[in-house]
Amino acid sequence: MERLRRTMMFVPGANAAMLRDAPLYGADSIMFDLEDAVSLKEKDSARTLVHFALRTFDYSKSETVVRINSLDTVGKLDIEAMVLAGVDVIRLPKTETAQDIVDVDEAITEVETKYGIEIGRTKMMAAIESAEGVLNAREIAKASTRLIGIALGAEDYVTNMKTKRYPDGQELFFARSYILHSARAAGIAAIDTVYSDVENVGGFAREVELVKQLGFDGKSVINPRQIPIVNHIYAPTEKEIQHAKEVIWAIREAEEKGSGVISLKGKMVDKPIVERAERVIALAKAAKLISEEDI
Ligand SMILES: CC(=O)SCCNC(=O)CCNC(=O)[C@H](O)C(C)(C)COP(=O)(O)OP(=O)(O)OC[C@H]1O[C@@H](n2cnc3c(N)ncnc32)[C@H](O)[C@@H]1OP(=O)(O)O
Ligand SMILES: O=C([O-])CC(=O)C(=O)O
Ligand SMILES: [Mg+2]
Repeated sequence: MERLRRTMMFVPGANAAMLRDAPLYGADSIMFDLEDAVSLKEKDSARTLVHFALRTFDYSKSETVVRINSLDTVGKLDIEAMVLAGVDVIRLPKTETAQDIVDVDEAITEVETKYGIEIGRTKMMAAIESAEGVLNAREIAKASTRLIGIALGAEDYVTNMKTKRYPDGQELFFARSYILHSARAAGIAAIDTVYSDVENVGGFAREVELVKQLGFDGKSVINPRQIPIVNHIYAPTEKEIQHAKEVIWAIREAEEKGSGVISLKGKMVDKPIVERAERVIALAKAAKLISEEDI
């Protein structure tokens, strides 16, 4: 079953208390930051802190991700420390080209080789945060077999586009759509950007509704209070769960009779409809609305 990534929570790498408490909030992925949430003065200490946090605390209920610095600054040091600590995913920020991904992939391979770690164990994701990055998203998404997803970084993106973020998100429509199509064409996840106004619960919820409707797997979040809001919006309704179960029962019955298509209450059920039903069930299980054994 595909891993759910409804929430990826940024945790500033220099904040020891937040590193310790991060697993308490139930984020699907915990994303330790060594880049923009860490000042230049703290780059080395944050790297050491996150390395020891990964080796010390129990993050096993979440996927672990580290946002590294670019390779032309301290990125190589970040990669070595994080791969050695066993992080699941390295996130490259401000990805502009497929070559950026190839370079990070090679740097990871070097470290895995050096320490006898299985080549390919460390996964990657790319954040796209500029016009150049968006236009190259299609190639970026296919640049490495390590890639599990691509994400929009809208704060940097709107700065590059000489605009700002508006409540309706119109300024992000092209970037979101293109990133999403690039991810889907490559068969990897698409993660939407952060919503910085933590106090604006209504605005955040509207944005989550929008990106769910578009098809994003989930959203980067910056505060634990945003996690239950995303989980609630991504959770299927009782009616959706019941329908999904009926679809799966119906197709099982059809398959027993040697057919791939069946009619359910007058509506055709075939492969894409079954795939959607399976995702509804996975989301329902993640939201603990049904048990693992239910269906
Ligand atoms: C554009 C970009 O690059 S975005 C990505 C980089 N930015 C970040 O990583 C920022 C991450 N978020 C944060 O630092 C904080 O949430 C802030 C600064 C936005 C708000 O901080 P606060 O006002 O302290 O938030 P709040 O009062 O809701 O915190 C409640 C509790 O959650 C903890 N908490 C808040 N945010 C986080 C987080 N991201 N990770 C882990 N714990 C957190 C706080 O430490 C606090 O714990 P406590 O009750 O034990 O003291
Ligand atoms: O990746 C994100 O969502 C956060 C970020 O760096 C940006 O918005 O520039
Ligand atoms: Mg950014």
